Amino acid sequence: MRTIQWNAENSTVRMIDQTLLPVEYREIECENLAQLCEAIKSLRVRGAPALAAAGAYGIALASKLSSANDMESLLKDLKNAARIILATRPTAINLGWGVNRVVKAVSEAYDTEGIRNIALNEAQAIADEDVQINKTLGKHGASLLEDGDTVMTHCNAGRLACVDWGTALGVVRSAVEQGKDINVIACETRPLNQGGRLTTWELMQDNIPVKLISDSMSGYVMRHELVDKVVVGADRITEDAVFNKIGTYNHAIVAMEHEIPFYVAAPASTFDFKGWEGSVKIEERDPDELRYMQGVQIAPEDVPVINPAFDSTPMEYIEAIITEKGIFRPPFLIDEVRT
Ligand SMILES: CSC[C@@H](O)[C@@H](O)C(=O)COP(=O)(O)O
Repeated sequence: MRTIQWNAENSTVRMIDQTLLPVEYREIECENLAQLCEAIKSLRVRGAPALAAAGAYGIALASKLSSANDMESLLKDLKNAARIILATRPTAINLGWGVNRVVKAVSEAYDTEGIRNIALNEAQAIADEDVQINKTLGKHGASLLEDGDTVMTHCNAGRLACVDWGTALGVVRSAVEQGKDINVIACETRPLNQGGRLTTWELMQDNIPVKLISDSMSGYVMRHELVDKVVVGADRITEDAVFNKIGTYNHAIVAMEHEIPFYVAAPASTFDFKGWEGSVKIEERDPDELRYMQGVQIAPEDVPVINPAFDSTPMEYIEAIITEKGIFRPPFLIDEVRT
């Protein structure tokens, strides 16, 4: 099962509900845009490349559900759907990339049927390409891993964060596929524990050795030489910084202190060719994510909270960025990735 896919039988978007893992594996179906947006906001589907597919399928879904029977009204409905989807999560650029690619593709259509067909075909292409891109990226990245390496990672940049295979964990999977013996240390990734819940689960499914640590232990494991390389994913890459799950920056600083290479693995669709560190909106999430854990209160009910979903790591901390187009080492010009 892909993380997210189109169900042609009933024209719905089918996905693995990642909020339930690892306790329960359940696939859910989004029948309309409101359900899809709720799934994105509540992280039933999450991870930058998976969000590109979610956004793209969202436009396809909106085109199927729209009752418009002239091109102008249908395109207006799709633009409206795009606006609603884009408002769900502001930081991962891939969401907008997926939405905009479908909106742009449908402008080539000659009639309403053409719009609906193109929307779905383009969304399917985005999903299919994601798998191939991650495999190519994975092969490039695997050349940086040596037999016997222990790789530390943060959040979940695995197949659950993509349509399949993964970016950071795709690099690990490709290295394992080449016969290398790779161990993974997964940082739990508070507050929503994507590392503890998802990275561990998917690596254990594949029999790739993984050990879980809390985020506050990353200094310990690096100082005690238990980590050879750090590989993380990204939600947005500007010329000067990499945006990824909150806590990534801390790991990058410690890695540099201990001369441990810090790699970022991300498809070209994660690059923000116009933005700079200061221009990116960081998603601020519900304070209750810190006050409660699985419904259990773990802090005073009304304590004020700071809860950014992402942080930015300046380029000087990054040894290399692994993409499907090859490996880029800072200082690099972001335009090199575009071409
Ligand atoms: C290949 S996924 C890369 C990033 O999207 C991932 O590391 C991350 O930060 C995901 O955050 P999330 O809030 O779970 O969507």
